[in-house]
Amino acid sequence: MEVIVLRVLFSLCGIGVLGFLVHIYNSVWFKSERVRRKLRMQGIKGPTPSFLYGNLPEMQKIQLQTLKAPLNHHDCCSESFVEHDYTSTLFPYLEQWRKEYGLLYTYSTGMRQHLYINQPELVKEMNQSLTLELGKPTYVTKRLAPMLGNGILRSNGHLWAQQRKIVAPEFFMDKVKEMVGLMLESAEPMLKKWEECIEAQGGSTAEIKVDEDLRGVSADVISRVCFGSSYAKGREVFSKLRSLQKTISHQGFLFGVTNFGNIFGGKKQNEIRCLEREIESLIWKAIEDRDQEQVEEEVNVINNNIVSGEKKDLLQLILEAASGDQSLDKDSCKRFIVDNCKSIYFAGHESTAVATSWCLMLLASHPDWQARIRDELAQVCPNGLPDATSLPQLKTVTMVIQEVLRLYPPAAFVSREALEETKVGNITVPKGVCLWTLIPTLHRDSDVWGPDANEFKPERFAEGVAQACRLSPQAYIPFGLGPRLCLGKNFAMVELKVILSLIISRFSFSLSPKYHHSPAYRMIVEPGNGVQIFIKRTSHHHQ
Ligand code: HEM
Repeated sequence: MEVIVLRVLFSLCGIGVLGFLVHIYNSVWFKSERVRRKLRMQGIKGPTPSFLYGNLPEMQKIQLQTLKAPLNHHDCCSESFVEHDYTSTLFPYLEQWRKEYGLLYTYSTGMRQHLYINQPELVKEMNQSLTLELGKPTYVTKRLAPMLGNGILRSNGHLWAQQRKIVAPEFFMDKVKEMVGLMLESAEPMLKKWEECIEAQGGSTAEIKVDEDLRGVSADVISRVCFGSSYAKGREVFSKLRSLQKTISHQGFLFGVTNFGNIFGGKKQNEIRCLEREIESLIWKAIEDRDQEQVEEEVNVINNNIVSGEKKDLLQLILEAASGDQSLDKDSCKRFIVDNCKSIYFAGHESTAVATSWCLMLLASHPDWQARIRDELAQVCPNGLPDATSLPQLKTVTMVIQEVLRLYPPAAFVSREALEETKVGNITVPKGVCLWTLIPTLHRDSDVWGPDANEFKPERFAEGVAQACRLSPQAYIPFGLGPRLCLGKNFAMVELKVILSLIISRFSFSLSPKYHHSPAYRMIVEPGNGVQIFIKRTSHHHQ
């Protein structure tokens, strides 16, 4: 009897194991193969995948080889030693396959299939797609969840549309113009600090590392925009967000895999959770404090019979929209607020600060462009302070910023997932496929930009973007394109112009020999070791 029971048990186990293997075969290979076949049938090529892991072993191998290769550090501060093409160091397998298969190819990370799309026409189709069938790839953005929650940067469908409707109007050009004053105010302490550095270092020149100071300015600006009068409380959030960003991007990252090995070991995972909790409670504290302040203000208004005409800040708009939405219960309402605060905080300060660092690095090695900007400033705003009317006349600053964002776009890629089978141009993209456009590569396509694509030449933008990229404006996308275009594009451009104008009108600067050119990918492409420059007061500026 017992023997029969054991036999039955064994057989059942055997069937279970077999069923599991069939399931694995079916989901890992058969389903993936069907998707790959659909892509291949349309003439799309790519590296041959292995059974379980697709092209992951090759990706890991290429990545490790690149990491082991001697670093291309340059000790000389002369421009000719700054190699602008970092694409094959930072994104080695994508670049290797591009050279092999062209601007459109497919690769696999096991159960997930990917399309690399860098043909300008297809990039345009992908970005301008209005259908909800193309969204942000949830499995990729999962990694960023502790930083961004389910806020506007990560969300899709109805939730995204609702968030965009609430947040977008706050960053329309007319609103942004009103913010020039607070940008000037936010930059002032940094300029003062730099002046003091010059005094402290003998009165003529000072050596400074610009990155943290610039982060401080952009954090200050976005805090004022988000938190209005209670901005100081929002400031603390930034240093925590920065630590969280560093922790998350500390580990290797392969395009198409969130778990490469076990990316976040237990200790890291705890660190991430702690930081996430601290950030959320800081945001809550700021909201509670402001509630208190508002009650006090209302009492004052009633007592003094003053009609308050103060503009609503972003947090107020988010709070009102969330509490007015019947579909949100108390907990989801709380999540909605915190997630969007986190998203705007991150989106709003990190990339702008990094873009400013890159601008200073390139201008430091191109004193001729500093001089041209300084001349223009002297003509357009003789007191050295730009305002909403003078900003559009600052053509040279704009050209320089455009060229910096071409060579060093902080956001390295646009990614989408086919949430349903969908069309991109004439390609049928099966459900589940992820699409990637590598922005720095698109910005270096010599068919579009010419043979000098890797050189810093702001003059290419003299007649506008369309002329600069030979009438393929979709080949220039530092802020993305289409319905998910960066919400803060105008805001970021104005902030960059204001800060650069202020710095250039007061200081002239050159690269310090301490600067090592090593762009690093930490969710955005930033100067790996910061930007160190020598600054001097300009003769134009009198205190
Ligand atoms: C130089 C600075 C900046 C760069 C290079 C940049 C770049 C980008 C890019 C490439 C996207 C993604 C587009 C896509 O996936 O299709 C994006 C999205 C976004 N950016 Fe920016 N950004 C910058 C500054 C800002 C600022 C200052 C803010 C806010 C104040 C902001 C808010 C956002 C938001 C909310 C989104 C998500 C839009 C959506 O999904 O609907 N960005 N940005």
